[in-house]
Parts: sequence; structure tokens; C-alpha cells
Amino acid sequence: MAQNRKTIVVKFGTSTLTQGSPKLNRPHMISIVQQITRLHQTGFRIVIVTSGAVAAGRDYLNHPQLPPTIASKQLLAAVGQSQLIQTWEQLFAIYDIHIGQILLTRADIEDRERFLNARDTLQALLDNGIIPVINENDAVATAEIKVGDNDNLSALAAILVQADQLYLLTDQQGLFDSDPRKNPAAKLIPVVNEITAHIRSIAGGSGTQLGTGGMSTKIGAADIATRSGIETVIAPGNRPDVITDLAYGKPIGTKFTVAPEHLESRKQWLFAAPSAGQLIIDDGAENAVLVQHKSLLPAGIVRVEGRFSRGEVVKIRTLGGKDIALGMPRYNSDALTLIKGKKSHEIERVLGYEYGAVAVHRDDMIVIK
Ligand SMILES: Nc1ncnc2c1ncn2[C@@H]1O[C@H](COP(=O)(O)OP(=O)(O)O)[C@@H](O)[C@H]1O
Ligand SMILES: N[C@@H](CCC(=O)OP(=O)(O)O)C(=O)O
Repeated sequence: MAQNRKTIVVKFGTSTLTQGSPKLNRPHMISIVQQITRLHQTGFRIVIVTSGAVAAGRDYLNHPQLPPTIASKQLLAAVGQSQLIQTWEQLFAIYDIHIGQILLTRADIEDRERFLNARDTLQALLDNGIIPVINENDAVATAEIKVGDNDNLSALAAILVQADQLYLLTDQQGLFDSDPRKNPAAKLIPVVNEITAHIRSIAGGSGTQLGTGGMSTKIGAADIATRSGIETVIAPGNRPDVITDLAYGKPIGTKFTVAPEHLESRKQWLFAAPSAGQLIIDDGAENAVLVQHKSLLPAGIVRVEGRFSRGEVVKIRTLGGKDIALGMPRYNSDALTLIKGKKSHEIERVLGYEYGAVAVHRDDMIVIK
């Protein structure tokens, strides 16, 4: 058990979950759940991004005649999301696996504090062997705060969990050189090393009433993910064992490779913001960060300068005044002022809560010396 620590985000489009019908296809969902169970039991960390709420809502309400408004779609999503999550829950329960529902909007990802909260929740679920099941919070998402399609949402989720791979499962074999629904002679493209204007131009919209975005949103998602160091595959959701085969490296569908210079960019993405303060650290902490490549503990912080929230970017500065790293602290400036110089086990006593033992985790730090 648990030899493989690879983290994979798997996104299921409506087309895959319904198998082209007007309702969720439970027999097909069982085969998906069985594959994820196998991976989960061998230590893979799997995150599900699921579409299908609107389709499930429409089916549950017996295909009502509703005005073509956003409110109608939100009504269907509100009804259907509970059907959708219940279906996943019941199917995973067969294998004694727990799931946790997370409904996100763009606002939850763009705001750093909320980004960190979502990331911590996802991490906690994964650490406890619970499979996160994510969808957009369609029922409350207005035009300004929604991501709008689950392809892009899954790329953002993959960044949140620092995934190794993202699989976009759909009703086609992968990306073709033109829409195969319109051109039966279209050819599958097995590997994309660079998302060029040509690649974008061959990706069309959804071929069905129920899908959102088609290939063009999948290309957008692959672009976001690969720039952040996450390999992305568009693959057929109805192929037997597609998820397990992909996880063990079988070439299926269209693979979008990660350029080597992008491997560190998940951190660059996090650290695009200007710095909001400084943490002045002692010699021991300097050695831990620079030589031992470790996280920064509160014990090594001598002084906290500036006012910042959890997740804003700060400079990590030596006693000699040299900036050696940028990082996103797990605590805000007030909390760090109280716990600086203290041992990690004292954090909860001093603050009355804790967000973990470290002040700035190694994953949230770039050394700049
Ligand atoms: N170049 C292309 N290659 C493959 N599929 C394409 C292409 N351009 C457009 N499509 C359409 O994209 C559809 C898949 O997207 P979508 O309907 O949104 O599915 P999902 O629900 O899986 O997200 C396909 O059924 C196909 O009609
Ligand atoms: N959040 C919506 C799905 C949006 C979406 O992108 O759909 P799809 O193109 O089928 O992945 C729902 O649950 O119905």
C-alpha cells in the first residue's frame, strides 16, 4: 500500500458521465470508480473534477421547460449537484472510500487567502485518504466570479494540489486536427509539445448540447497546467481502464508535455505578487533555508516587518540585511510577531490555533540569492 505518491487530477466532462445520454450513466461511473479505487489503494493521490450537475438536475426534474436564463441554469445546478455528489458518494461507498465535496469559483482561487484555505482543505483530504470531488459552485457563481468551464477549473485545481498530471476525459479519442464530428477524416494528434496558434485554431467548441467549451477550453486548460509544470492528457472517457493505463504511463489520447523551463513555474505563478513585508531570520535559519533546503520555522525568525496576511509574499532577509528568498507565510504578520523565536509545538498555545509547524513551507519559497 501507498508506494506511489503521484498526484493526479482527473476531470470528467458531462459527455463522459452521461455517455451521450440525457442522464448520469451509473454503470459507466462504476467503472470509473473501480479504476480510481485501484489507484487510490496503491498510493496514488487522486482528485476528481466532475461536471454533470446541470445534466443531472435536468434529468431529476424530468426535463422541465425553463426560460433560457442564467437563473434557470443555476437552479438546475443546485438541484443536480446534490444528485451528482450523492451518486459519486454511493459508488465510492461500495469500496469503503470516502469523498469530500469542494465547490469553487474563480474568486476562491484568485484571492490568496482563499487560495491557501482551499489548498489546505484539499491537502487535508488527501492526507486522510479522502478523495476530493470538485465542481464549480454554479448555483452562486455570477459572470464575474465564475471560471465558466470545468476544463479551466481542473487546471486551477491541479495547481492548487501541485499535481503531477491532469487528465481531461471526454467523448473523443483526444485532440484531432479538426473536429471529428464535422470531419470524419480528422486525425488524432498524439503529442503536443507547444500550444501554438495553429493548435488553438483547430480546437473547436462543444459538439453537444450538454458540454461546455469543447476542445478550445481543454487547450486553454492544458496551457495553464503545462506552464505550471503539470503534464496534461486529453483522453477518451469511455475507454476501458483509461485512467489506470494513463497513470502507469500508457500513451493514450493527446499528451501535452511540459517544457523543462516550466518545471519550476508553479512557484513562479504563486510568487508573481509584490512583497508585502520582511522576515528577518537568524544564522541557523539562514543555514536551514540555503544549505539544507528546509522550510523556515518560527524559531528562526528574529523580527517581522510590514503588515501582511497569510499567503501574501514576503522577503526572507538575513540579520546582515541580505534577501535570500521569497516566500508565502502560513501565518499573518500579527501571528508571526507572536510566535517568532518560539518552538513549533508552542504555536497552538500562543495563538489558540495553528496552521502547521512551519512559518514558510519550502514548497512556498524561492531562494533568490
Ligand atoms: N479538434 C478537435 N478535436 C476533437 N474534438 C473536437 C475538436 N474541436 C471540437 N471538438 C469537439 O469537442 C467535444 C468535446 O468537448 P465537450 O463537448 O465540451 O465535452 P466534455 O463534456 O467532455 O467537456 C467533442 O465532442 C468534439 O465535437
Ligand atoms: N459545472 C457544470 C459543468 C461545466 C462544464 O465545463 O461542462 P463540461 O464541458 O461537460 O465539462 C456542471 O456541473 O454541469
